[in-house]
Amino acid sequence: MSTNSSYDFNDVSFSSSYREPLVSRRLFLLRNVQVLELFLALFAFVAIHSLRQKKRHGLPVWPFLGMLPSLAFGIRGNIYEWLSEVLCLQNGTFQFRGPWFSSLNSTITCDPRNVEHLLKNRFSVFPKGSYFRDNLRDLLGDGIFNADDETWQRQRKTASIEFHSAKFRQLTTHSLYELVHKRLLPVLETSVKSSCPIDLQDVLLRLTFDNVCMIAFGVDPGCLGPGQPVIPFAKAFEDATEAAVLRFVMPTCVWKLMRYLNLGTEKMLKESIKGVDDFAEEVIRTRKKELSLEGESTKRSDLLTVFMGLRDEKGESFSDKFLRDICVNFILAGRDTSSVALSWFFWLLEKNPEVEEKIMVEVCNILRQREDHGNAEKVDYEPVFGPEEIKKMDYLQAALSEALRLYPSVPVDHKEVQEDDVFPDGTILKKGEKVIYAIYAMGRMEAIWGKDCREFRPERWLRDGRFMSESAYKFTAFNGGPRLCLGKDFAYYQMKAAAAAIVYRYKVKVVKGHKVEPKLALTMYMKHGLMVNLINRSVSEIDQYYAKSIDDSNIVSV
Ligand code: HEM
Repeated sequence: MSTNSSYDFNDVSFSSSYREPLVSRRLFLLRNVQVLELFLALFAFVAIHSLRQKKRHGLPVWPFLGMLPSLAFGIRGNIYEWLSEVLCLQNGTFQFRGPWFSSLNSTITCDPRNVEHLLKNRFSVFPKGSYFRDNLRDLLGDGIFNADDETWQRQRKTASIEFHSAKFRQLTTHSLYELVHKRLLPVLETSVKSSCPIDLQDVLLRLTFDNVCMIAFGVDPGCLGPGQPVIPFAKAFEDATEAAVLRFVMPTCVWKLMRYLNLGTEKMLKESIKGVDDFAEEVIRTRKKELSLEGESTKRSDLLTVFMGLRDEKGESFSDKFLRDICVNFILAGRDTSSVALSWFFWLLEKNPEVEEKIMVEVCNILRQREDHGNAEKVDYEPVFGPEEIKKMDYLQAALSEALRLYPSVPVDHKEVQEDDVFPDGTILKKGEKVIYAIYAMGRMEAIWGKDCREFRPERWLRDGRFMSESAYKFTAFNGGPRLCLGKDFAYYQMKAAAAAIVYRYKVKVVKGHKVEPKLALTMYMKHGLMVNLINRSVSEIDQYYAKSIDDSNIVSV
């Protein structure tokens, strides 16, 4: 490269008035070239250094931005698969470093030892925390899902007694019978008759929303019905959750400012919460009136009625606001989880026809055990399964658990570190940090499930033909420890009742070319729904399954 001095001094043909700007222009150009070289060298150094960190930290760590560029890349595709890959390479745990101005630093794990430590052994060190609570307070208030310590414990204890009571079982059995046989099946039959595809995920979401409202409020909003009506309360609830979740991807000061100014998603949140509150208020008012007329003799066993009959530690009844919080939280917890799991189950079933066949044989076998169905001539083509029959469906339960293992309704969950701690794998955790347990990734770890971990194989849940549950720290779809999902048994009952009723009557065929992929949300929805065609099973087909169930039981008894 020529130097500035030789070039300038030899350039004598121009007058001095011309020479000066030219010299300074060239000087400027050359200085720029040097700055550019310097910049490139610096960039190369930073890039090599950042990429080298990948080996140690699992992802490149960029100055200022931390691991954000990799996360942005991961979000473009299937974020859960991307996360599983990173966790697999890092032996189950890695520490995410966010941009310096954000609060994204967190430890992410799918190691069952760490998950057990987090959810059970050191439960009190890992609460939901203030970050989660602040983000969801406007919608969830002090309800069970959003509470820690005393407030959580009190609701948990009462709701747990209620969920295990005979009265509650009666309520759920009755409400499910009404919903499945008087609403779900007629809606599906309309689709069959019109030969029109139907979004099965949407239908199932409506089913579980109505069902959980019956349990929480003792009221049926009527979402599932002909023409898939828009119900203002359901719409307000959906809008409120979507808008509230957006707070998790915004810096806290931004959403707080938006809330103060009543702008954008915060405006929508405020309006939709009002829709939820108006509905809750009306139900609470009506129930109070009803109870004052009926006195103690009410036959109702929904959560609202149960909590209305209780007193707090000062002997006073709960405020309307607290009653509202309790109900809204249960609706949130139980609204979409089962329907989303069922959607993935039906999608997997089509890909695994041998599993579908085994479910049909199991169901026929159970029906044959009815006193009046001892032979194939008395086949019931429109059965209503009783609670005892649903309980006996072990293979179906295994298939649903396998769907939840691969597509958990809550794909990742989160806790806050209350005091410095160390995970069993040696990872150091600092107070205030977030810990994320990657439930989706846990289902895809060879170290946990073996080489066939990505296969849909219900048999892995069976011992001698009976369903055997797994450790909650290996299969974390329902959480574990003191905060194990309260609705787990009910959810299995609900999913089995709906799945058996559908599988027995229809073949579910996903519309050709319909794209199925997870949506980035707190719950693992299918992003584009599940468009399916339903095909009625013929009488002869059902007869064949009955015959097969006789053959199979003969083989077992021999
Ligand atoms: C397939 C269906 C379901 C799955 C996969 C599931 C999963 C979960 C998970 C992962 C949690 C922990 C969430 C957290 O603390 O961040 C949870 C909590 C909870 N679930 Fe479920 N759930 C299901 C169905 C239901 C149903 C139908 C109900 C109620 C009717 C319900 C009621 C609850 C409640 C009340 C909690 C909070 C427990 C606590 O914090 O003590 N769940 N569930």
